[in-house]
Amino acid sequence: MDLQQKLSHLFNLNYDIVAEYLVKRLREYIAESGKKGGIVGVSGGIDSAVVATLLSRATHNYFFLLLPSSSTPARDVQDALELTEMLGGRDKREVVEIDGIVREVGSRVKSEDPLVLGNAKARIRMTLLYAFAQKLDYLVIGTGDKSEILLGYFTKYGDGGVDVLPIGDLYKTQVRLLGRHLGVPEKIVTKPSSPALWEGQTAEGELGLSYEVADAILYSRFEEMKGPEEVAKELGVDISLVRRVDELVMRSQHKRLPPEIFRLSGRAINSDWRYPRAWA
Ligand SMILES: Nc1ncnc2c1ncn2[C@@H]1O[C@H](COP(=O)(O)OP(=O)(O)OC[C@H]2O[C@@H]([n+]3cccc(C(=O)O)c3)[C@H](O)[C@@H]2O)[C@@H](O)[C@H]1O
Ligand SMILES: Nc1ncnc2c1ncn2[C@@H]1O[C@H](COP(=O)(O)OP(=O)(O)OP(=O)(O)O)[C@@H](O)[C@H]1O
Ligand SMILES: [Mg+2]
Repeated sequence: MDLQQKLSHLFNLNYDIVAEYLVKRLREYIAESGKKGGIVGVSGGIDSAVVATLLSRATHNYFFLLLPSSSTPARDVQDALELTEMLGGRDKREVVEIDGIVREVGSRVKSEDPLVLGNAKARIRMTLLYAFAQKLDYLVIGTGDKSEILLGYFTKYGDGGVDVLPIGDLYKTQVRLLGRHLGVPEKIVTKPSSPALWEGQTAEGELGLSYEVADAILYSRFEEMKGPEEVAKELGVDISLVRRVDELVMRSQHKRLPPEIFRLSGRAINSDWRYPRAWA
């Protein structure tokens, strides 16, 4: 199977059923949490557009927060405004510009490093989302997809700091197809992914590979469990690319797990221990 065949194999889901299932799970998850609804940060990119659409179908109690900064392209703000208007109207959203808070943090940290300030931006957004969520008695609905989560391409406790990840089992390429299926405007479906944490940043530029290649490699390595040489040969990509993807997955393990507790007794209370339901 070459790259294109692998991708069509990957893409080949029944998106009607996927959409119906995710909407149902989101509705159930919110109900079981005891919270009234859900809030999502809407950036103008595909992941948040898909999650916002699913959320608006799962419950009437949804809220969209637009949190632009100076590095957010004007077109993204416009697309996020249009999308949220289409989904819920102006009374279901708010725009909070974050540059003032970013400047404040930057002046205390005394760093010009775009990564330091960029990750701070993602954590400032998380802080605002949680504050609004608590005010409304809502959950924070996350937008991470399987590609970003596996590659560790998210800010720990920033956009990674959420209550639930409805599209976390869909690769980026699949999220785009689901978006098209859900009626997300085509300009968002085809827009290149970007965290927009600094000017000109693109996901594929920073990662050094396209999401299509990344998804095919991830699928072959971690779902089909094929060896690196076999994957490189099958997809017609350089072995160094496969090894790079492996390295990204390995190095980001800490982002996908709760912080390690150094055990003094039998179990770690944040991972392999649950409050026994029978006692409730
Ligand atoms: N082994 C280990 N065990 C426990 N913790 C460990 C650790 N290694 C690092 N850490 C901690 O993790 C921190 C590094 O992680 P983090 O702060 O996330 O920072 P980092 O992974 O360096 O940067 C985040 C990356 O995600 C990208 N991003 C961010 C936000 C959104 C999106 C998007 O796609 O929209 C993408 C961003 O462009 C950048 O490339 C370290 O400073 C350290 O505190
Ligand atoms: N300007 C913003 N306003 C509101 N939320 C934002 C903003 N920028 C980022 N976020 C939040 O952080 C999440 C992570 O950003 P990310 O760029 O990965 O997602 P996206 O823009 O929805 O899709 P893509 O990955 O294709 O760019 C967003 O989905 C959104 O929830
Ligand atoms: Mg984006």
